Amino acid sequence: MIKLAHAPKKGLHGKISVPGDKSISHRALMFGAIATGVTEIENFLTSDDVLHTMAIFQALGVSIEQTGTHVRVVGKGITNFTAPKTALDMGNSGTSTRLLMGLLSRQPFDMSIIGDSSLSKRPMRRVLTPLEQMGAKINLSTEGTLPGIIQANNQLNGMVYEMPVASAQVKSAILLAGMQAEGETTIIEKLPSRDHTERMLQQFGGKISTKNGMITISKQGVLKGQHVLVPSDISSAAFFIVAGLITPNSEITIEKVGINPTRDGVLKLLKRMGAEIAIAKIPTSGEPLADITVRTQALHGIHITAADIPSAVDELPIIALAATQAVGDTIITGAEELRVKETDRIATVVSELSKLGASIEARPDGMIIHGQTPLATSQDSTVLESFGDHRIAMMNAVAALITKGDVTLVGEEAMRVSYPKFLSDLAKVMQ
Ligand SMILES: O=C(O)C1=C[C@@H](OP(=O)(O)O)[C@@H](O)[C@H](O)C1
Ligand SMILES: C=C(OP(=O)(O)O)C(=O)O
Repeated sequence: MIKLAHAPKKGLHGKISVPGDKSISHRALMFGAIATGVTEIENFLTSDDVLHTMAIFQALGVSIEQTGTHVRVVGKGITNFTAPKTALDMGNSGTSTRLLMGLLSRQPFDMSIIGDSSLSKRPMRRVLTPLEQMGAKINLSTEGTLPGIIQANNQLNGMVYEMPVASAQVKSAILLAGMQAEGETTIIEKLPSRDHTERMLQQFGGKISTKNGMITISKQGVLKGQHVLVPSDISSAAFFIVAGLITPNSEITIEKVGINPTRDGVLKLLKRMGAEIAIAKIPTSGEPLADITVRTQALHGIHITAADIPSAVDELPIIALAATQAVGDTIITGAEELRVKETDRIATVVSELSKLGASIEARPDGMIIHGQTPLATSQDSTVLESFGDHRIAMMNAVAALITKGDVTLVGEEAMRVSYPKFLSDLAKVMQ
């Protein structure tokens, strides 16, 4: 529990570097482990979710050394893992669970997979169903959740799969199985989801093709260890971007943020809301990077629809907070995926922001946020809960910046999942 005093008097100022991208850090470990030779990872995210992925590969016999944000993986090749002695613990991480169900679906031994109480409620049948079609043998609970067992299996077959949900985790699970399958695997995506798996496979020397929403992969040859520079995480940067826009008298720059076009929805949506965001691109051979500068600005409400969701899915809680300050209503539809994240993020966004006087209605597939509501607390200190969800914990902390009256955060330790030092980094730009 932590008590936050209200609004910084002189706003937010300065430059900030947020930690490495969570999605890319997971994938760098995975490709490093299945490649041959050494992979060096720079600006690696040392958060709970990614550390669970790391511990899993160590349990499979992969040598991984971490010194701060630098990681060295000695690749084993995908056929040389050793049987783990205990269950593989996915912690709170949907990405670890779903991607590893695909990646580990052709191993010569059984593996138990477990997760924390939030993860054990999240739907895994969305990966189980396509992986079973390919020949994987995986047991889950009757509800299609963890705990489960990835059974020993020596045969996977390619297939054509039309994605029923826009999900990079489902797509990646199928690709990571497809690269070990006989024959071709083709995935048809109605809406593009983040493409970090496809990009990283190519960086490691693999072959994959993407054309008109069809992604095709075949059995891969030997992948070679690489040097991976992880961009700073746009999902973490989003909390500072919105904080800079809505906190009076602010101007901040977030440095070297990943602006992959399948991830930059938060920038596009905030621009549609009227924000001027300066994006200074930084030349690089890997994932695109930019310094992002924002200052306090008036925003207006917009309609966010299904096509907008995949590239901004984790940023919708903080966009909802921005919308409470915008002129007019913001309507979010087609976002039912929010209901199956670490919490039901439609319910938790509405419950926590409503405690501060925001006017938000939950809808089955989104929210209606009525704008221009000053956030205030009538009590001495309003208690905002994270419900164990890191993104809700950080949204609450940013809301406290513009709340009249004190806010007490409960469950703020959930930030460890993606951004352990969020509160101290936020304090650095507060004046
Ligand atoms: O592939 C990934 O790294 C992720 C994909 C998204 O999940 P879905 O694929 O379930 O939408 C996102 O919410 C998650 O934080 C990370
Ligand atoms: C949904 C998230 O992650 P995951 O699915 O990996 O738990 C997130 O980081 O907001």
